[in-house]
Amino acid sequence: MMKILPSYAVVDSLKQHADQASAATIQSYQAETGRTERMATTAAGLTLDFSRHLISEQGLNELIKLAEQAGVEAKRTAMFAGEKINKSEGRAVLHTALRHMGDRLVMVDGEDVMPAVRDTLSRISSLCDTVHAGQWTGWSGKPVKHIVNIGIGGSYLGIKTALDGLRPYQRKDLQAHYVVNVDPADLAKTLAVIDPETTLFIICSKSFTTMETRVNAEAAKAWMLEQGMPEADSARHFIAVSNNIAKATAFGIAEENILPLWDWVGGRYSLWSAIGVMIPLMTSFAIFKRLLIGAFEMDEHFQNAPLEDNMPVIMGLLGIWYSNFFEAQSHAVLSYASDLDAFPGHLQQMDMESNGKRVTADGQPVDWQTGPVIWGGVGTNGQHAYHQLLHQGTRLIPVDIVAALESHNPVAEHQDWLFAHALAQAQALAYGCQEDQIRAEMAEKGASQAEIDMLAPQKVIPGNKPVSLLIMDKLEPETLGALIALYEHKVFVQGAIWELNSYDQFGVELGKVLGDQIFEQLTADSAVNEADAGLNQWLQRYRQKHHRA
Ligand SMILES: O=P(O)(O)OC[C@H]1O[C@](O)(CO)[C@@H](O)[C@@H]1O
Repeated sequence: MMKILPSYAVVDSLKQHADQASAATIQSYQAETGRTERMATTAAGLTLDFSRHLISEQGLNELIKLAEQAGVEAKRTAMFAGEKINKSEGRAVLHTALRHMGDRLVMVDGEDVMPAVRDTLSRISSLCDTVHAGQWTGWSGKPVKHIVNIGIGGSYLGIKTALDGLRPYQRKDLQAHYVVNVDPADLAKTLAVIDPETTLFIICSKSFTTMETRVNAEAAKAWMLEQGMPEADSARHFIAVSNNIAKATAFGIAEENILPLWDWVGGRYSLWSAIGVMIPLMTSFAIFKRLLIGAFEMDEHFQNAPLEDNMPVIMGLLGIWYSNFFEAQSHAVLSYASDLDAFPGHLQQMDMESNGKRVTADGQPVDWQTGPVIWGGVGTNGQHAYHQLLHQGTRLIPVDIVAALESHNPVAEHQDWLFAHALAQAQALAYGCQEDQIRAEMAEKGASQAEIDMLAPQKVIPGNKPVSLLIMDKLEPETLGALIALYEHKVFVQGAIWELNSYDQFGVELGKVLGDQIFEQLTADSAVNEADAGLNQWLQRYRQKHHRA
């Protein structure tokens, strides 16, 4: 049998608290004096209300000890100080430096990285000025109107999340497009709507070796040449963001058109770097700065707030409470803000690529559960789709409900309805509706006893489903930045407690290697005879379809 967690002294006591909680209800914990005030914390424009959780105040105090015993504070200090906590790759983890607004030095290998960060920000700012002034022109002298980001994973998901979240701030004179997948349909849908003479492509790839991005960038360039772009003018239509300047130049990007990032920025944490250049291009540099400021405020909170009020720490601990003590397999993030519809996708990479690990940072197999399945969507849409399972399914799925008090779009009573439903879901999940109440209501409406006996059990909503409410005044650049940074730090806290290296991703490599091999087999000129019969049948079928030998 698996252990619950690494051997921290507090685990036994936590197990006892979990056993008690299993026999209790969230409703019963509401009787604790001062629970609503104690189980809430505010930082960087976000308030976390975690009173609707299946944990007593004492249990929560024990969870805080878990963070202490796991050395979360020392590990946090090491990350912010630029220590090479990504041991397997020998790298520092410093996405926080990208949004650092103070005058602290951030040292990596004896060198302060902040001048390079600021220099890149100022290059981004000038690029935005040029494009926004209509002075960045294509081969025929027309100003840029379409910006196409070619990138995948961390070179897409965070950008899309931020830019959608900033929809009210988006420029009307520019259109954003994304080419992500190697599925030719993805490129085709963009090429169908852009005007080559007014399009700027951003080839966004930290490594500049990612197959999807390389193949799409090559096809986009070939298409531009076909459309009449003179080869000599390609610098007016293609820029790149990469840590691999040599590869980007070899592709044909002019060196002055390559914005850098560094090996201490993980792909899934890179939206704050030049990887996110699409964000200020489609809004303004000032808005991007506000996004960074919000993230910085969350960094400050994470570093300075005591553990018991520390939002990322509390969210991380509560996640561990359900994953490791209650065997919860997944965690849902439900945003009551349509502009956050891309957020779950970004969180999936951020969390699952970071903490979907089976060995510790020292390479020892773990004997406890690590990262859960992360999923989610927007409310109220989800209420008419998957919330049925949240309320009456057999699985325990803790939920975060993200909502804003105010909308950018004051249309009739829409926002009142939206917020009402965010709260209603929190209440329904936590407290449900019990059978005696349902029976009484049915009887009052004149239902027969037979009807009541048949229907009442089906109508029961057991409740006791843990919910965090994460509330902001309004979805603004600062609150959006803080929200994304909050989840980044939550992932850090959980990785620290599970003893993982949250910053490598060796699990994605095998698929890449096999993909290369199978691509060779699918496209080889001469006949292919693969020993694995299961694979061979599909190779032959595909090759026949494409008239290959
Ligand atoms: O920015 P790149 O180097 O193209 O990588 C894209 C994505 O691919 C991954 O390496 C996974 O394959 C992610 O970690 C990364 O965000």
